[in-house]
Amino acid sequence: MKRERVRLGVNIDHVATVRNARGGAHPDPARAAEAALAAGADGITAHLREDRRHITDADIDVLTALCRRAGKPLNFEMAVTEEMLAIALRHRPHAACLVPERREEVTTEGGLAVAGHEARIAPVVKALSEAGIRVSLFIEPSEAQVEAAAAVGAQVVEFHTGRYCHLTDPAERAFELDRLAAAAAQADILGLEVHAGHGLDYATASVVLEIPEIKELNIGHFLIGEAVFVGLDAAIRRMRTAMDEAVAGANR
Ligand SMILES: CC(=O)[C@@H](O)[C@H](O)COP(=O)(O)O
Ligand SMILES: NCC(=O)COP(=O)(O)O
Repeated sequence: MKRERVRLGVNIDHVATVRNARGGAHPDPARAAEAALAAGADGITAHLREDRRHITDADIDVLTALCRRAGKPLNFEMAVTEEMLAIALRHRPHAACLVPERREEVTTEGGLAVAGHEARIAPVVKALSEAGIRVSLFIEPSEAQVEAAAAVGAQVVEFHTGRYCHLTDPAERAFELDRLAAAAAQADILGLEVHAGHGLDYATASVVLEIPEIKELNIGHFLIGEAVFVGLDAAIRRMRTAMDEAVAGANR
């Protein structure tokens, strides 16, 4: 079956990381979101961490309005807490992606443990879904997590690709890619839309797109870093081209 164009969500968290290093207003994540959409991003992803280390509540206010005006989806990444649920229900973004959080971590180190925590996660999924918000769960590519994601009523799973991206040993990489492919196939059978993200760059995004079930990639840190050298517009356009070429290659 011919594969469709895969959507690119651009995560602008780390524009806020740089801004917050000096406590001022520059660089502005909203300006980055506008530039990302102008460069061809299909949507914007932003993670409002409980500790507000990068994106702030005010950023979410602005990004919600900006995406609504542009007619583009905002993917709101949030921890499974009462506070974040209330914020999501107030803003009603296109999608909410439930992610794990640990105060002491440098970045999101793994996927959300859904299996074994269904009773805590299912009501949050239900509340978001009833508000018309598409719910995604950021999980490890494991059979148990995919099964649990379907059981709690999520519409989407986003597989954490950080492990794949950091591995250097070819055999370990191949093993992890197989794990991603198997989990994607299982999710698709269970009726879950499949997304992937974390740590992706031009090369790893291209390889991950060998997995035919993937409909969307969410990419931030690499693109913001690359923007230092080539500009955000060029980095996003190059990623778009890399993704389109990977899909075209799979269609040949
Ligand atoms: C959940 C996730 O992967 C993203 O939100 C992204 O990596 C940026 O946020 P952190 O680096 O703060 O996890
Ligand atoms: N959910 C993953 C994401 O939004 C982007 O992760 P990264 O590219 O910043 O590592």
